[in-house]
Amino acid sequence: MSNFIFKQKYSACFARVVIDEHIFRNHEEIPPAPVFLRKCTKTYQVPDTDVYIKEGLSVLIPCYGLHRDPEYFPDPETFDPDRFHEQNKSKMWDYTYMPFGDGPRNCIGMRFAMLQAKIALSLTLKNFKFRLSKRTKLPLKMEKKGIILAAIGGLWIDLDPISP
Ligand code: HEM
Repeated sequence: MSNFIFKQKYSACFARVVIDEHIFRNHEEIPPAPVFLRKCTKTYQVPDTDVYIKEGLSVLIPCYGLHRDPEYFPDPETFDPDRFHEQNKSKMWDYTYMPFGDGPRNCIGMRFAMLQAKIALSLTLKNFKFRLSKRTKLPLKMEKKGIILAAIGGLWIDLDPISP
């Protein structure tokens, strides 16, 4: 076994170990999301198991899987922005929501990306009405081969200009 993909059972607490302890270092060559990677620098025993992660092994942190785990996010396929309301955010388990990774080597462009997305969204929402295009196939199915998360066939939105 050249790579170790940790099962969701260990999920959040194991993700903390992999991300924040110095046993695992960043995998430089792999691009981000929907998974990110660490490389084991020292053989590590997963607590209370007979599972060892040997030095040199890659560990894949399946953040997409964690984000869709009903144990952490009830009814995970439902679009519910209130999950991120200030009152609810504090109830979220650590290391379960990691769109930009976590720990000392998380995404360096996170603030820039969030700012850019908010500006783009506010300008388009101000000027256009959004409609889901018939070209979008529902329920969405995700590409399995790509490294970047993307819907098969694309996610098409029709925009109607709002007259001033
Ligand atoms: C929505 C947009 C973005 C998402 C979802 C995203 C996500 C991620 C994720 C998951 C990682 C891996 C973090 C980890 O291993 O803990 C990462 C790393 C990184 N991202 Fe982003 N990213 C985004 C935009 C950007 C932008 C705009 C930049 C640069 C301007 C950027 C630069 C980087 C760099 C340099 C790293 C490697 C950091 C390191 O290894 O220390 N990202 N990103």
